[in-house]
Formats: sequence, structure tokens, C-alpha cells
Amino acid sequence: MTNPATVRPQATRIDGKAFAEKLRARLAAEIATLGFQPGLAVVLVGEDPASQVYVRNKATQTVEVGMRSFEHKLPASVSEAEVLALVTRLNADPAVDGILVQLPLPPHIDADKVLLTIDPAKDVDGFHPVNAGRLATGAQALVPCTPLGCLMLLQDFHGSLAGMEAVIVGRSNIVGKPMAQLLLKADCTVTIAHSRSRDLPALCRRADILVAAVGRPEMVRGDWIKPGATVIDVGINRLPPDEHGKSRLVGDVHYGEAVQVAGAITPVPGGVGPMTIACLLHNTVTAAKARRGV
Ligand SMILES: NC(=O)C1=CN([C@@H]2O[C@H](COP(=O)(O)OP(=O)(O)OC[C@H]3O[C@@H](n4cnc5c(N)ncnc54)[C@H](OP(=O)(O)O)[C@@H]3O)[C@@H](O)[C@H]2O)C=CC1
Ligand SMILES: Nc1nc(=O)c2c([nH]1)NC[C@@H]1CN(c3ccc(C(=O)N[C@@H](CCC(=O)O)C(=O)O)cc3)C=[N+]21
Ligand SMILES: [Mg+2]
Repeated sequence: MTNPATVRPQATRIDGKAFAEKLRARLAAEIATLGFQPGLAVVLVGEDPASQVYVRNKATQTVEVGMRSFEHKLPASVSEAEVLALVTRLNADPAVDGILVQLPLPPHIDADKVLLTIDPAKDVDGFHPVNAGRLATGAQALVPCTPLGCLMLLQDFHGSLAGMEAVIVGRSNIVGKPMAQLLLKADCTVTIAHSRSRDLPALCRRADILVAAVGRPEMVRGDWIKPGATVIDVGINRLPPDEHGKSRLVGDVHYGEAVQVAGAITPVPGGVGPMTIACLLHNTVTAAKARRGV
């Protein structure tokens, strides 16, 4: 017989897809009152199928909220100088309020050099060192979309995050580090773990808020999670096709185990991914208003 004391209700599923739809509806209503159309330029180098899907989704949703979308698709063989020249043109184009250069770039192109060329005022990814520095020092900044989306979900679910123990697994410049800055600003006690961390399961078990941004399918297991904790799964991993030829999308968290232990959890798909795109549109509106003095 099951001991009733050990039976926990399943975690609340945090619906990022639904939240993102509401955010896009709010943006559409705001854009309709602006009197101008914000413009987002997306640069895609090469033919990576996953990147093509994301870029298409971004363009569709950009137009749906009433903004202009400028897509620039370049062959993988394009030179670094040509990419830099395109970014320089977009910087000078008054119809362009936001510039996103899809990562990763082919190895012969220095991604840091490209990001440094983007006008920080149009850097809607928040990847330029000027925006990273502003975020770290508490100034007004364009904030990376994925961590911003995670923060919105957390604040919607919890209200204040003050005093909570947050553990982030992953220290990339695009997810882990800016996530840490945002949670610190929200008054969490923040730990960043990475591939050299000792006893990752024990570190994770301290977390009231656990953010997994590792890129390893289902790495975070149920017994790494403090009962009742909130789990944000940033990972997007496409598994190779199974015997039926179906390829499954999974996060960095073992959802089936985690949902038995956590208090709340974001699913993959339908969690953080849709929030990333909605926050990109949000940042484009923010950049447009700032540039145009609204
Ligand atoms: N939902 C969304 O919108 C987005 C999802 N993603 C997804 O999020 C995940 C992370 O992306 P990103 O930050 O760009 O990835 P990176 O590969 O840049 O960084 C991964 C981080 O995880 C750490 N790591 C790797 N292996 C381990 C391990 N075994 N134990 C502990 N830490 C480990 C690395 O440590 P170290 O620094 O020591 O190497 C690194 O800090 C990916 O699945 C990606 O697809 C990314 C962007 C947007
Ligand atoms: N300059 C740049 N900025 C980025 O923000 C950026 C990037 N490069 N390179 C790639 C990563 C990845 N990324 C995702 C965006 C949306 C989903 C998304 O919408 N996911 C859906 C569905 C995904 C699917 O079905 O394939 C979901 O999780 O529900 C996922 C991943 C942005 N990235
Ligand atoms: Mg992003």
C-alpha cells in the first residue's frame, strides 16, 4: 500500500505557450497605438533546418503583431566581411529597430565580432557587451530574450522571488549568465553551476528555483529536485528518430520524473521556447520606442 504521506500531487505545468500568446496580444494592442511600425531584421547564415524553422516562426509572429519583418538569408559560404557589411547597413536603416543575427554562425565567421558590430540600441537579443554590462550594473538594458521569458514566467507564478534560492545549471552568455543577473536583481540567492561543478545533484537539491540550460537531454533527474521546487527547463534537444521514425523534442530535465517531485515545471515544447520569441518582439517594441523617442 502507498503511504499517503509520500504521495505528492503532480507539479503545476507552467504554460509558456499560453503566456506568450497573451504577451503577443498585449504587444499587438500597443503597436496599434504607436503610429509607426517597429521593424525587426533577422539575419540567417547557412541552411541549418532547425534555425530555418525558428527564423520562419519569428517572421510570422513579427508580422502577426503588426511589425515589419526583414529577413536576410545568406549562404553558409558568405564571408565575414559581407556579414559585417550587412549589419552596418541595418544599423543605418531607419526602418530597422531591432537586429537579430541567428546563432550559431559558421566557424569561419567570428560571432563576437558580428555581435560587437550591432548597434547596442538595436541589439534586441541583448548579446552586445554594452547591454550585458548594463544588465550587470543595473542600468537600463536590452535583456536576452530567453532569460527574460523565464523571469516573466517565474514572476507570474510566484509574485515576489525575494529570498529564494536559485540554482542555474549552465553559464553561457546567452542564457545562464544573464539569467543569474535577472534573478539576482529579483533578490534571489543565486548559484551558477557548470560542467566543472562538483556534486551537481546536491547543488540542484538546494534550489527553490532550478533553471536548466545545459543542452543535455533529460540530464536533470527527479531526485535532483527539492520537493515543491519550481523547475524552468530551457533545453531544446531533438532526439534522433525512434523505431517508428519519430524524433522527439526534450528538455534538459527528465520531465516524467521531475513532474512527480517539483511544485511547478515548464514543459518542452510549450514552455520557455515560445516565451523567447514573444520577448524578442517585446524587446523590438522597447528598442523602437527608445530610438524614436516615444
Ligand atoms: N528555449 C529557448 O528559447 C532556448 C533554448 N536553448 C537551449 O538551452 C540549452 C543551453 O543553451 P546554451 O546556453 O546556448 O548552451 P551552451 O552550450 O552555450 O552552454 C551550456 C552550459 O552547460 C554547461 N554544461 C554542459 N554539460 C554539463 C554537465 N554535464 N554538467 C553541468 N553543466 C554542463 C556548460 O558548462 P561549461 O561552461 O563548463 O562548458 C555550459 O555552461 C540548449 O539545449 C539550447 O538548445 C538555448 C537558447 C534559447
Ligand atoms: N541570435 C539568436 N537568438 C536566439 O534567441 C536564438 C538563436 N540565435 N539561436 C538558436 C536559439 C534557440 N532559440 C529558440 C527559440 C524558440 C524556440 C521555440 O519556439 N520552441 C518551441 C517549439 C520548438 C520546435 O517544435 O522545434 C517550444 O519550445 O515549444 C526554441 C528555441 C532561440 N535562439
Ligand atoms: Mg534569445
